[in-house]
Amino acid sequence: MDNPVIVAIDGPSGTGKSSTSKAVAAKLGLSYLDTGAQYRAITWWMLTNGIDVNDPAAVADSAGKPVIVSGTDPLDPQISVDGADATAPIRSQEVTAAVSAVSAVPEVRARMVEVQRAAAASAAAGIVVEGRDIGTTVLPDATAKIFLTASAGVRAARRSTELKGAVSVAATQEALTRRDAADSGRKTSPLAKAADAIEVDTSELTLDQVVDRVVALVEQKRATVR
Ligand SMILES: Nc1ncnc2c1ncn2[C@@H]1O[C@H](COP(=O)(O)OP(=O)(O)O)[C@@H](O)[C@H]1O
Ligand SMILES: Nc1ccn([C@H]2C[C@H](O)[C@@H](COP(=O)(O)OP(=O)(O)O)O2)c(=O)n1
Repeated sequence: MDNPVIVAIDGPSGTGKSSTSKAVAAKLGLSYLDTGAQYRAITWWMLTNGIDVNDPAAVADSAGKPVIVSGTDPLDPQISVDGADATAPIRSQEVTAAVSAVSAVPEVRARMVEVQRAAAASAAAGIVVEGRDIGTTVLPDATAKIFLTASAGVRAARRSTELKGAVSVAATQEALTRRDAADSGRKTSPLAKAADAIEVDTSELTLDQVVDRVVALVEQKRATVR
């Protein structure tokens, strides 16, 4: 049997990581892991348990408490916290506003990285893992590393459409830019392109075009390591 295929997909918010990763995993028969959902889940737990998310010591003290379980089916990605389905509440604006602060805490990252590596190790055929530090830190030996980008305006327009226009494109762009700066500027495993990652600018591409390009890159890499 072929070696498991590990695909790392990183990039800022709204570049198409989740849509692309799910479609690539489904096409290639691989598992799928959304690590952003895990950071959102721990943030949701902190907020619902009254932890001050702006107090890194309080967040660190509680980092080991919630039990976060991620499904790895690209057609039905689910996530639970302490046994309760968290798929919808982790997408709230409140969680989005707090997630960068929580995910900057080293104790939170250490815990999540452990869970992420275990998920990758147990995926028999292989896995597509998306996030911010997958190619640099979580899975530096991945078969293929992709770094998705898109202009800030395009990313904000995509997110605003997703929110059905409830938040203006300008306000969305401001929030995205602020979160990217926090995610790129933190000390522990910031958002960064790995030296050996292939950058794909999705600004002018349809989702199908991005998926086709990433599948081709993975197939190319797989052929060289077989
Ligand atoms: N290439 C693309 N062209 C147009 N819209 C896209 C493209 N890729 C993703 N989208 C849309 O943009 C939004 C954000 O995509 P998502 O996959 O959630 O990005 P990320 O995971 O990087 O934040 C979604 O509504 C998605 O349908
Ligand atoms: N590997 C990762 C994945 C996400 N994070 C943090 C930083 C991000 O702002 C949040 C949320 O990630 P998510 O991918 O859900 O964000 P978007 O849906 O792209 O807006 O989690 C991280 O620090 N490391």
